[in-house]
Amino acid sequence: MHDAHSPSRPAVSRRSPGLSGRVRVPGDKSVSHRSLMLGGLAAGRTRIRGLLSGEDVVNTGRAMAAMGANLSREGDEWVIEGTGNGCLLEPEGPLDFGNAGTGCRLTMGLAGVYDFETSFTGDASLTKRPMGRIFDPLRQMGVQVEAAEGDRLPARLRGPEVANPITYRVPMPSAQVKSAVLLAGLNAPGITTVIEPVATRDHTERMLAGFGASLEVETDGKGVRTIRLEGQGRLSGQTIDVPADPSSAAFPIVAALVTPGSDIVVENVLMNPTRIGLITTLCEMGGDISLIEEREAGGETMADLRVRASDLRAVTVPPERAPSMIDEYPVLAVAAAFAEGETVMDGIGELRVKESDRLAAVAAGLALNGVDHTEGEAALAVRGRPGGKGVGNPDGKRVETHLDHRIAMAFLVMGAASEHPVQVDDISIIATSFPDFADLMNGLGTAIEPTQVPE
Ligand SMILES: O=C(O)C1=C[C@@H](OP(=O)(O)O)[C@@H](O)[C@H](O)C1
Ligand SMILES: C=C(OP(=O)(O)O)C(=O)O
Repeated sequence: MHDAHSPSRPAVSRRSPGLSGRVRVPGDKSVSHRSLMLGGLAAGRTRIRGLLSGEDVVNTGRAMAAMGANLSREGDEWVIEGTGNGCLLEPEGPLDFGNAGTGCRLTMGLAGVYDFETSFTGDASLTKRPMGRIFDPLRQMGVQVEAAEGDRLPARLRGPEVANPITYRVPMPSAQVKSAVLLAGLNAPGITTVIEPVATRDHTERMLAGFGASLEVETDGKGVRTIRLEGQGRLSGQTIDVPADPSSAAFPIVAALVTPGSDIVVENVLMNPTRIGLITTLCEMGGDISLIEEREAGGETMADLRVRASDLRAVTVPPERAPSMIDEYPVLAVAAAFAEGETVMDGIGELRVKESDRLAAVAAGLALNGVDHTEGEAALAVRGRPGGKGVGNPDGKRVETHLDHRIAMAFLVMGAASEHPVQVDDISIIATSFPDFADLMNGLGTAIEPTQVPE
């Protein structure tokens, strides 16, 4: 288990002769967090199959248990006895969310408006991330906030006796902010309205409706979404099947596309339209990805994806696509490193406030591994080297991952198709979202191995 005191675990990824086989990546992280939260809040029993067992989600489960939910495991299923609507209990100690922005921010909304005190903390990455984006609407709802300088963690929230339902226009494209306000609205009398100028992942809206909340979503001609939620309604326990996470599937998909000779199937991938920007982009680049067995279950679409090695061409990614692939830019930059021409990604300033400053971390990793690129304030251009000639680091220098799982996984994928090995300084953080990443990838044919920490 990774924690703040875990020693770093460096690793190397060497050129692969090609990936083959079928895999199922872990359950979707966004859906997993939300199913624990709503299951923990609802009246009655929720059963969850396919829940991600990554540390981010484990921390959400612990937080819900600290507020009165009863979680247990029955075979492959997680079973939650919810506290019942409006009945969360005051946690005895601080809620530690480790590395998880989503778990922390959504729980601040869910629990912060209760008439009790909740304290939030996290690891060295999470305590650097901006929390004002959640505190601002919560303050409007009547929550008192005491936080570290710059509205960061650790923070203490105390809700009012009765929370104000608000109308809130989300100032940045963020599903976490939208969701935090909606979850807070569950405990406010009357209608809470969230206006979302740019659509982001809609799992909170879908799942709230599935648990029986009274909620309406309207989209105008310009794509602006207005979500109205009636607070203090009744949520009842549900059965949830969590599909495979498209943000995790992205790693074997890109590895197969860039490594000659590859032919793989990634099973049961969530194909929610607010999450498939990377697949669209890779197809535009000439990636051979076919959807087999597209199907519907639990209000979501899933498909098995067959992916074959392809000669990729550079594209310009439209900025309005960013929310539907926000976590996939690091691995897209790796795909671009093997594509013919210059791939341009713009409108990606939000990458600077993820687990690391992902624009800076990706640019530094590309530089270390011989890939020509330009980093802008909110943009990245990558000039590819088809065939991977000259890519990698012959001196064994390590990419700095800055407690960021996606940086670690993206550069390990790069090593599968590069001329020289690619090394990263720490793979322990990958357990936050994709336990067993290296084993799953090596089962397909990559060569990812631990290396020694120098004395
Ligand atoms: O709502 C969610 O589940 C998430 C929203 C996104 O964050 P932002 O809302 O900060 O863009 C994404 O980066 C994160 O991995 C998961
Ligand atoms: C940004 C991410 O997660 P979070 O914000 O939940 O830490 C991610 O998983 O890429």
